[in-house]
Amino acid sequence: MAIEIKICGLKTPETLEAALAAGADMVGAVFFAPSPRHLDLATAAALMARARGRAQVVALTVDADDAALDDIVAAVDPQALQLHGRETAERVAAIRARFGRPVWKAIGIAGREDLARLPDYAAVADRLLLDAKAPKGAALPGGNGVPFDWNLLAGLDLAKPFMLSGGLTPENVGHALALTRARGVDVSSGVESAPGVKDPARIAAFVRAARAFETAAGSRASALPAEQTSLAP
Ligand SMILES: O=C(O)c1ccccc1N[C@@H]1O[C@H](COP(=O)(O)O)[C@@H](O)[C@H]1O
Repeated sequence: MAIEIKICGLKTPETLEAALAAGADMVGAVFFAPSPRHLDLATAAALMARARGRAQVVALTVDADDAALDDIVAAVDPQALQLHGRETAERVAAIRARFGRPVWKAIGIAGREDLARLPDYAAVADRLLLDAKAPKGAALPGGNGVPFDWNLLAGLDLAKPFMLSGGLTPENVGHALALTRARGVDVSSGVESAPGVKDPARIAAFVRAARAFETAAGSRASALPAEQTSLAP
């Protein structure tokens, strides 16, 4: 089972190159002014141009209106839009229709009750990103470096692939993948030395750890009889 790895909140050519050299599948640019990872359009366009053809470019927004999304799409031409605010399922569908490109919806998870919201979003988004709910009083709806109880996802059966985020690190990503069977992982704080400052060594360690899980899961699958080799989701 191939694991998709996204490194989010990249701000400099050096750290972007570190993510690409490590083998990240996706790189994310944050468009949310309160975030220490926020980029202006011109900086994001120049930075993400370096990733074109080497990884998928994902634009992260929070409750952005159509005009803001128009500007981001025109400047950066992202391969996916990651909606990380309080967007309703109807708004997700409208954005998908307007821009004709994949839309990911991040959903904050704190307890079992939050899982009830997933089917409505799975029906309209191209993929779900299951993140920790922001702590009370946090300035950001994501990117807080806190995990949630991954056991909540055991046995989760969604019609869409999901990625996991929230408090992932090089140290815990293998365990998180083993528990949740997520198709991909998204990390920001866990590969930083300070808020908004990415650490190339931690980026490389994160990708290595996720790939090590992938390799181990692949070996376990190939040791099974052919009819048992599907590790779906
Ligand atoms: O990274 C940010 O600054 C950010 C701001 C607003 C919404 C989401 C943000 N990041 C996303 O949050 C999750 C978890 O991040 P972390 O690894 O716990 O720091 C991840 O999907 C980021 O893309």
